Amino acid sequence: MPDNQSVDRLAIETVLDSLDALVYVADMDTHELLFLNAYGREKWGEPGARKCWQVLQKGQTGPCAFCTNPLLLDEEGMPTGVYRWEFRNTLTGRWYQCRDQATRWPDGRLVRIEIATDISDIKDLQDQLTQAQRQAEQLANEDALTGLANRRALFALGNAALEQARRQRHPVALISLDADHFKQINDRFGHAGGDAVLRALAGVLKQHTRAADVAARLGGEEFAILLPATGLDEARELAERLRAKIEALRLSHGKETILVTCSFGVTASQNGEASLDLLLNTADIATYRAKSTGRNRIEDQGWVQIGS
Ligand SMILES: Nc1nc2c(ncn2[C@@H]2O[C@H](COP(=O)(O)OP(=O)(O)OP(=O)(O)O)[C@@H](O)[C@H]2O)c(=O)[nH]1
Repeated sequence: MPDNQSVDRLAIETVLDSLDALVYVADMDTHELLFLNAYGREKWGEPGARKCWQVLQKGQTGPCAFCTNPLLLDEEGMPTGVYRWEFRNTLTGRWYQCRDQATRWPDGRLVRIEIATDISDIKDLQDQLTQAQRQAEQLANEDALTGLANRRALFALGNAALEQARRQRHPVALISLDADHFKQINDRFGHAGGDAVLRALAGVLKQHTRAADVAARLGGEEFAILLPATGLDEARELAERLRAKIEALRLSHGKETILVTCSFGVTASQNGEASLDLLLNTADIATYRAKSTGRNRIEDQGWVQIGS
């Protein structure tokens, strides 16, 4: 007949073995594993006379660098209470929420008790949500076809750039560009051919703009580039470079080669005092003039005059 103490111990172990969580006890000094419940034995194997880091972790040659023992005792070596943390186990690769605590074992030595619950499914869900959120943010600000900023992002980034220009009294320039006879490109090479042209145009813009510039696709075959700390002459020079690069593009489409040109409008604002709407409208007027005077050219609308 087992004595009362043994019955109590067996009863407690039966309860611990029925838990759907890891429970283990390790000597805080020697790291010897004193108890591992059935969940732990099933996932990590029989402990034998091994130490916690030998049983529960992979490739350890000594106590783990992430061992929470130092956090469980105060300066006098007294238990500080419960410490909760999340950890990805090096053997199972699964995420656990751990509840660690130092306490006195019946024989008087200090032990650490850890109860660890598998939270991998929750973590996966969290990761998926974070990724979906990131994608949604990207979709909200990026033109899906070209990867350039969309109109919404141009306004958000552009207004911030204009505000900074006002504070720092820098000029801001804007170039607008519109592909010439794009309908004919679509008609001749199909929508896929037209899309390839739009992506190639975006590639030229990305390649020839600085990190601080905002190159955006406003819709259809219409683009704009906002250039912080840039005056009219510099913007015009950049537009000329872009015009020449675009004219020189040779896009293979099956057995054919697609050629494309763009018409450009340029304007700028002293000290960023014009609104983005005004800059865009002013550049559009210049682009329209470039279209009506032969296309594949740049028209300059000068500095935006406020209040004129
Ligand atoms: N492939 C493709 N075509 C588009 C897209 N968005 C708009 N378009 C086409 O772009 C063409 C624009 O044509 P128009 O506005 O007449 O201008 P255009 O032919 O470029 O003539 P100009 O601007 O006067 O030189 C239309 O045929 C639209 O269907 C798109 O995302 N992909």
